[in-house]
Amino acid sequence: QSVAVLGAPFSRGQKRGGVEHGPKAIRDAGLLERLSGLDYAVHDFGDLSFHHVEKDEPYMDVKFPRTVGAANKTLSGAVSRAVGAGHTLVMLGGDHSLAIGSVAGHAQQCPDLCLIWVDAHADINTPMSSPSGNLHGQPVAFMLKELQDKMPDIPGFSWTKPFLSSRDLVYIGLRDVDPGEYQILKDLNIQYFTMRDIDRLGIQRVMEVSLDHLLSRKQRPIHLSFDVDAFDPSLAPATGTPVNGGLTYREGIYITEEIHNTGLLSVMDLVEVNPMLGATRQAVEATASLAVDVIASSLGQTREA
Ligand SMILES: N[C@](CCCC[B-](O)(O)O)(CCN1CCCCC1)C(=O)O
Ligand SMILES: [Mn+2]
Ligand SMILES: [Mn+2]
Ligand SMILES: [Mn+2]
Repeated sequence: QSVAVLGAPFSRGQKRGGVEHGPKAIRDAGLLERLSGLDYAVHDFGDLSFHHVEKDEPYMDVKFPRTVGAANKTLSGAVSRAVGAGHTLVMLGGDHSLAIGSVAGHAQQCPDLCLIWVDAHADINTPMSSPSGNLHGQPVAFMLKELQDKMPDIPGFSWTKPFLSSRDLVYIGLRDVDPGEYQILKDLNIQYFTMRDIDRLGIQRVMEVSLDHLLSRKQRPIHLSFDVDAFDPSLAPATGTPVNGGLTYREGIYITEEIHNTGLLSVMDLVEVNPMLGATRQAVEATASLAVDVIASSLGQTREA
C-alpha cells in the first residue's frame, strides 16, 4: 500500500491570508515522519504551484472565479494521476474550494466514489445563495448532479461537470449552515449529522449509520474531505471560520478510525489550516499537530497498539 502527499497552497476560495501556508505547517508538524511510521510506502509529491489569473473580476458576486477554477483544474489532474498510479492520496490545503478539484479528479478514476464531508459548514451554497461569494463555501454545489440546473456557468469552471448523486454524500459535524444551504439539504434529502445529532446519538451510532448509508448496497472508494474547523476551536484555533461547539479530539479520531477500518479510503483532503490565524505559536502548532493526527488515524494509526 502506498500513500502520496500533495500540497495545495491556495487561498483564493476565501478572504483571509495565510491558509496557503497550511501545507507547510502540516508538514512541519511531522506528517511525513508519522506516515512513514505506518506500514506504507510514502511518496511526497511536494506542493502544486498555482498562478493568479489577471483581471479576475467577481462574477455574480463570486470572488476570484477564474483563479479558483484554474487551480482546481490543475489539482484535479494531479489527483487523478496519483489515484491512477495506485496511491492513497492525502491532499493538504489550502481552503476548502480545493475540494472541487480533489473530488473531481478522484471521480475521474473512481466514478462510483462516495463522499464523507467532516465540517462545521455544509459548503453547499450556490453562487446565488452564498452570503459571502467565497468559493470555499460552495464546493459541494459544483459536484452534485441534482443541482446542475441551479448552477450558472461560472468563468473558470467549464472544465468540470457534476458527477455526484446526493445519496452518495454524508455530512458530519454541521453547526453553521446558511438558510439557502439548509433548503438544499432538505430538498435533496442529503444525509447529514449535526453536532446536535452527535450529542443525541453519540459518534459511534453516527458512524454506523453514515457508513451503512454509503456502503451497505455496494462497497466503493471513499473520499474524505476533512475541514479542520469541524473540531472545536479550542482544539483547532488556527482556521478561518471557527464555530464554537465542535468535535472533541476523541470524536474526530473515532471518525477517522472507523473510516480506516472500512479499508476503502482512497483520497482525503485536510483543509483550512491557517497558520497566520493562531494567537500564539502554540495555537498554530496545536492545529497543525491535530491535522497530522487526523491524517495518521485515517491511514491506520490506532489508539490500541
Ligand atoms: N457558509 C459560509 C461559510 C463557509 C465556510 C467554508 B469552510 O467550511 O470551508 O470553512 C458563511 C457562514 N456564515 C455567513 C453569515 C455569518 C456567519 C457565517 C459561506 O461563506 O458560504
Ligand atoms: Mn469547509
Ligand atoms: Mn468549515
Ligand atoms: Mn473554514
